[in-house]
Amino acid sequence: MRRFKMKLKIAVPSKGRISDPSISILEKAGLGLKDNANRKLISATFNKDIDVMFARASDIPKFVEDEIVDMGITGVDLINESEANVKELVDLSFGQTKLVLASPEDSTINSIDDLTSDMVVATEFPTLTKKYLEEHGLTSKIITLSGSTEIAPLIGIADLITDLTSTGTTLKMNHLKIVDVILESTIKLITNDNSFENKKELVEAVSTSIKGVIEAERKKLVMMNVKKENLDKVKKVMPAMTGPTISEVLSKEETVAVQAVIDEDVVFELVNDLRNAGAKDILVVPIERII
Ligand SMILES: Nc1ncnc2c1ncn2[C@@H]1O[C@H](COP(=O)(O)OP(=O)(O)OP(=O)(O)O)[C@@H](O)[C@H]1O
Ligand SMILES: O=P(O)(O)OC[C@H]1O[C@H](OP(=O)(O)OP(=O)(O)O)[C@H](O)[C@@H]1O
Ligand SMILES: [Mg+2]
Repeated sequence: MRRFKMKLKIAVPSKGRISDPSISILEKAGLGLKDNANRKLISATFNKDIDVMFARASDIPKFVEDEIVDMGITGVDLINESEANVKELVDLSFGQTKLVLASPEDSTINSIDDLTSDMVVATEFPTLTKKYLEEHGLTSKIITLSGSTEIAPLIGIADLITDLTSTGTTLKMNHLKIVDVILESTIKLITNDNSFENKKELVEAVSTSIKGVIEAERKKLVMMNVKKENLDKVKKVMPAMTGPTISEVLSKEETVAVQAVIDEDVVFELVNDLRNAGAKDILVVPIERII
């Protein structure tokens, strides 16, 4: 029997808002695409054992569950809507959004208790919406749309909607108010039980690298020169992850080079404190991965 070499396939959204950030995370994780340019459906990556398959974000949960691919990147909303049995490995910390129930601003529907089963709800998420309504004892009619759901009450085809919201702009523009939050969603790296068990090494290598990218996105490398007489003062203001690392500057005996990994949200204040403590030539550098 012919034996195939073990390969790992990752499904990535082919279009829409989560496509580019997903590809960018893979690139930073060392899995840059070799032939993305000509819209191929499958692309090799810089790791010869790992390929990427492009698919609609909504199809990815099923593709992962059915083992068509080993891993995938998609939203919690789509995973739950598809009811696919998948394993969530890493929260990719983008695509934060909420699935909400919303009603017209001027309607008297302000909470789930105001809903009745003769009301019509329009949505792109019929499964999650049906489940949510049933949990509240409602059998309201559901109209499934494939986009621009917010228009439904305005044109009179539904009393309410369920849809995603993040900034709230689309709801506001369409004179809708939030009645309830059904689900909070972010983008996840997922796998199936079989790939997790039988391709453990590759699956873990991918998730470790991607975790490293997410971790690094919240950090910066801060480097500076410090006169030895100021070193204690500088060390005091440095909240380093490990370290800081201090090394001699060969050309200037009285100066040392100091570097440390710092949380992004303290960098602004820290740079000022470092300057006041006597640090010079301060560099703040992005980090690609922390493993
Ligand atoms: N407004 C939003 N803010 C943040 N994340 C969102 C928002 N809308 C959608 N998402 C997330 O991105 C995923 C994909 O949505 P997106 O609308 O980009 O893709 P799509 O619906 O496949 O494309 P399109 O809307 O162009 O048909 C959603 O399932 C959700 O997880
Ligand atoms: O709260 P906001 O920041 O305004 O974002 C919410 C909008 O974003 C998504 O729409 P998308 O742009 O994907 O269009 P679609 O409805 O055609 O899918 C979602 O379906 C909302 O309509
Ligand atoms: Mg959309």
